[in-house]
Amino acid sequence: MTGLPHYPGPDELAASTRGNALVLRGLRKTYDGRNVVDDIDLDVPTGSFFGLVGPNGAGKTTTLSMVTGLLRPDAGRVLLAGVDVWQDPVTAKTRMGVLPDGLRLFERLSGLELLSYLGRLRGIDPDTVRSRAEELLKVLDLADAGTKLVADYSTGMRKKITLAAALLHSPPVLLLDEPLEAVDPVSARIIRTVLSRYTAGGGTVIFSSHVMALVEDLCSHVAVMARGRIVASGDLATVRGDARNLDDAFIHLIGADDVGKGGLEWLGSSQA
Ligand SMILES: Nc1ncnc2c1ncn2[C@@H]1O[C@H](COP(=O)(O)OP(=O)(O)OP(=O)(O)O)[C@@H](O)[C@H]1O
Repeated sequence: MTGLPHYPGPDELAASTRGNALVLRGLRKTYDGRNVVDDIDLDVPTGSFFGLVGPNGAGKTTTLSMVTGLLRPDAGRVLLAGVDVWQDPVTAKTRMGVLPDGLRLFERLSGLELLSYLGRLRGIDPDTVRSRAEELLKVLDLADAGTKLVADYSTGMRKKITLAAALLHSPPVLLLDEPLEAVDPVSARIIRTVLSRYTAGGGTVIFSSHVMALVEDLCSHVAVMARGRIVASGDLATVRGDARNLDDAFIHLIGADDVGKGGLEWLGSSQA
């Protein structure tokens, strides 16, 4: 055991992509001499609803950014639907739909114009783009807002139009950074229903979240990330183990059982 990361050969990599929508090997990002993503390995089974969970600063967004081709890794491989994201980024991007952290949209377009534009950029013929866009707007309860400028959309509407853009080209893998954060319960229900339909149809959803109850409710598989490392991963029951729920398992896995205990003895006492 050398402590060095394991870099697989081509045969080993080809074998591990079978049955997996996403394979990470030795993935690393270093900032200021610190590995914020620390040589991680991860397998995401095809057709799974996969939750990536971890405390603030664990490295989830950095990992997803390297997976989606937005941030160049310092080491390691990313294979998405069998394609190396950093060796063949153009093909890889045809196979993924992305809802990134910090939504940057074309604000002066309406929802329908935005989808039409993105559909054309993806090379989909105009009639197909139009019919898919209208159907997505309807299912996501945005039909009435289709002609409204994106600049005037609420947070929930922005998430939904970005999800529509991610689904437009019918990719096999969806990568979503905090898709339900700051979204009202009605929009959240719609997004969840659409994502469940997508996985039921064979698609793979990979999403990051802090909300354990949501992950427990939606996901078939989960990976727990802490301090740049994957500390547990697998199907939900395996990661939960003997804990009462995923929340308890998570707190234990990240070593935070005693956080918030101790001190503050003065709080609530009647003495000044
Ligand atoms: N461009 C950057 N330069 C320096 N440090 C960075 C940069 N981007 C991220 N980091 C650091 O990398 C670590 C991981 O950040 P990241 O945003 O990936 O975590 P996260 O798990 O997504 O957190 P959160 O749940 O709060 O969104 C943090 O300590 C963060 O401060």
